[in-house]
Amino acid sequence: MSFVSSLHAAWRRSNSLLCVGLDPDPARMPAPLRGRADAAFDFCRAIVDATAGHACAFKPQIAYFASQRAEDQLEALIDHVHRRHPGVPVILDSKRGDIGSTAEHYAREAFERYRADAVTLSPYMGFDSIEPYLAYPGRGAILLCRTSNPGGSDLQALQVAADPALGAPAERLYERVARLASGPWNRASGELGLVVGATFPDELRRVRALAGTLPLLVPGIGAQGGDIDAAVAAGATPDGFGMVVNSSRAILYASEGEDFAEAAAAAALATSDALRAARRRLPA
Ligand SMILES: O=C(O)c1cc(=O)[nH]c(=O)n1[C@@H]1O[C@H](COP(=O)(O)O)[C@@H](O)[C@H]1O
Repeated sequence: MSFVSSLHAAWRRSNSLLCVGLDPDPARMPAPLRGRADAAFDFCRAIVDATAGHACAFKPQIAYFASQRAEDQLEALIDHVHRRHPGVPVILDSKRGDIGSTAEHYAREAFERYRADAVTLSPYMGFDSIEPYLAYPGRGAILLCRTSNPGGSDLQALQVAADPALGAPAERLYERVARLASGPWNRASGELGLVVGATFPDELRRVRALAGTLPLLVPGIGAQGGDIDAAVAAGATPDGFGMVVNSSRAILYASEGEDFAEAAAAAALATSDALRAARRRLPA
């Protein structure tokens, strides 16, 4: 099954667009876990088990584990998701990007070591830096397109020249990324997606117009303040899916006390409810 087909199955099964981001920050660990050697794993496992019923995907961010020398805990966490919550895709957020020979090792890291279903990548080294990931059938590569941070405009909004061979007009760099990902780069059809921040609904609408039904990973709601209604109106596909809308801190740190998992479940339910309500408001 292609990565996009597994996402479709997850959207339908969960009836949710919510992706729970797993960013375990030692400085924000709930009191009962603080200082424990396996805190990152124990914390994320509790969050995963509490929120899986409200989520279409999980997105662990590799830096939070690597900076704590907790890569083994990330491996164990992804294994836990696969065993206890089969069918919920895991998107490894590592934003890699390198020449092909090195990218082969990053792809092995993501798909063989961590057994992620998809990985986030920076597209700015071009197609040969993406290609090694496409050698893994059924696994996805999600390319940074229009990121949620204010500085994303520094490069992604730059005007690039027309490309007659591609049939592309002069356009913004993020538009070119969307055009390439939905066209010539999507060789193993059904394996590419794009990252577009909820903080930029106008650009999200533009990417959706360019990228057809390509899945969009949409961070920026919750702690970054993106508007759920505006994001869903701009980014959903006609079937009301098409988006994996990530929230990390607003769910993970809903409470720093003993009740952290229950509080995360409540925050995940409220967010997935808000996303469903936004889908109901889409024009028929
Ligand atoms: O690729 C990402 O996931 C990503 C892209 C982007 O444009 N903006 C963005 O915030 N992210 C990630 O999404 C998560 C957002 O976290 P919260 O702001 O706490 O919901 C973090 O793990 C970021 O690294």
